[in-house]
Amino acid sequence: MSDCILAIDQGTTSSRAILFSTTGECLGSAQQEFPQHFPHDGWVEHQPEQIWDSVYNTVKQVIEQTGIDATRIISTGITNQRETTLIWDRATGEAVYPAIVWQDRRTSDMCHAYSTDEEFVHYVQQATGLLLDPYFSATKIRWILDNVDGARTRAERGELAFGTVDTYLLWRLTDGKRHATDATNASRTMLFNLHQQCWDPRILSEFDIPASLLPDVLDNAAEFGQIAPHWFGAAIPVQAMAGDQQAALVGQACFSPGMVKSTYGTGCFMIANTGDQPVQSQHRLLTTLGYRLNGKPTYALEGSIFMAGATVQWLRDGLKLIASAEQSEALAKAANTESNVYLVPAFTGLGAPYWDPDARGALLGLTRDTGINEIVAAGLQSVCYQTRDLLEAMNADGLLASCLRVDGGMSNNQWVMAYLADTLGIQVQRSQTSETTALGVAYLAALQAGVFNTLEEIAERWQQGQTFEPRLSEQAREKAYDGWRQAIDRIKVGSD
Ligand SMILES: Nc1ncnc2c1ncn2[C@@H]1O[C@H](COP(=O)(O)OP(=O)(O)O)[C@@H](O)[C@H]1O
Ligand SMILES: O=P(O)(O)OC[C@H](O)CO
Repeated sequence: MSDCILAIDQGTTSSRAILFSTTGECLGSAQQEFPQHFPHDGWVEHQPEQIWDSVYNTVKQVIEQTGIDATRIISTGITNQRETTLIWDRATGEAVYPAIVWQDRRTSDMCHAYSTDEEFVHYVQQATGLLLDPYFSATKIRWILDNVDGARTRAERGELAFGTVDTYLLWRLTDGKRHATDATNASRTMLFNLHQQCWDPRILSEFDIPASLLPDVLDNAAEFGQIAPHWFGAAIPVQAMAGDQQAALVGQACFSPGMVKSTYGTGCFMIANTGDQPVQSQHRLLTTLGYRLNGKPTYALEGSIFMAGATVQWLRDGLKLIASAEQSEALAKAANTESNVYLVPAFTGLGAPYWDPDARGALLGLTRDTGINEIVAAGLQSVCYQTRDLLEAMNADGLLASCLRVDGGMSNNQWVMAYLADTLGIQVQRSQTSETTALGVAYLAALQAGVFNTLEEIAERWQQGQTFEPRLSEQAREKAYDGWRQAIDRIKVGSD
């Protein structure tokens, strides 16, 4: 058996471990869902031990299933749900509070309070590329320090560590030897200065966050440390880390300015490569890092939708209209296409380009003959309309995408992909693998391990799967989208 690379993909609803050959073939994978906790309206938490167990179990499983000895794993890459915030004790490793998930809106009032200082709002946007929103880690860290007994004092004494999920996993895998993150994950905290590529002292001070909490920030391909041998039977180097959406950008080989990908997992995240200069959006998109290699940042514009596959999960687990996510396809196919039902899944507010944390969801346009099929179809359509909202904002910022590369669990739904092409009016290209995120971080680890020397070598390996062409008339497309915009107008609370 030849050498291979381990990718750990710690997502919002499940963790995956995938072993790839050094040329990018999938040799085996294991996946485990873990519980979501919703203690109050707009709150979303994960138990750190459940995240860890799911990662540990899936890595163990993939090694056992494939029969690949851990000594054959030459490198590991970790990719993760971004922004989700953990704080733990440096001595015991114990988290002081559950992980506050990126979708969590509990700091909405805190953000409103900061928003009254226009100069600071402007500074944050210039420095971090982000809008002042509960989505990012900064206000979640502050909330923990302000609300967990003794946390602030312990943080000031240097006893606590903060990390997004990548950092937490690295800490545990290296037995507390490494406290590090990568530049893409750092860029989602709202504490990281994009231009200077370091933690921003002014923002830390405004949020009252001690710098001693923060991890070192490395390139996406770097020496992050070694997995302690007692976990999987060998000391395995960790040589890449990246936020999951940025890993997908690499997995989709979007290496040239103007190339755009959209990943349909729990949420949907559209990212466009903008090259070596940060582009400031005039339409409420985020400026962020695409990747940083050899100290050189490549920037990106991002539109973030909070509810994509999560809407399907709600149809399945909340309303129990479907037994599985896959079943949504058959029901949508059978739906009355003339129905004007709109589901706006603003369960935890609206993300880009509206940024309305207080908006809540709605089901509109019901008639006596609306049935389960129409409601399920409306849920799936909402993901397509929201993607169009993002594409419109990107177009308005001057990024005229002629096609969209897609991946993620929901991209396996043929009906959704066809409706997406209809809604956007451009070609939708599905990559051959839906595991683009894991593949992307495996490629980054392979770069660091010397398997590849350039991004061009990675780009040559990208394989196109099915493509979807728009079929709707311009008039029908615009009519359906107008209905969506009207539905959005009815649920917005904040102004945009
Ligand atoms: N065939 C399908 N149709 C619609 N949604 C799907 C389908 N398959 C998976 N999903 C949705 O995609 C999500 C899982 O995708 P995944 O990329 O694993 O997400 P994550 O990384 O956020 O955990 C789930 O929310 C699920 O509801
Ligand atoms: O878990 P996913 O794949 O929906 O990704 C979550 C994002 O990284 C949140 O910003």
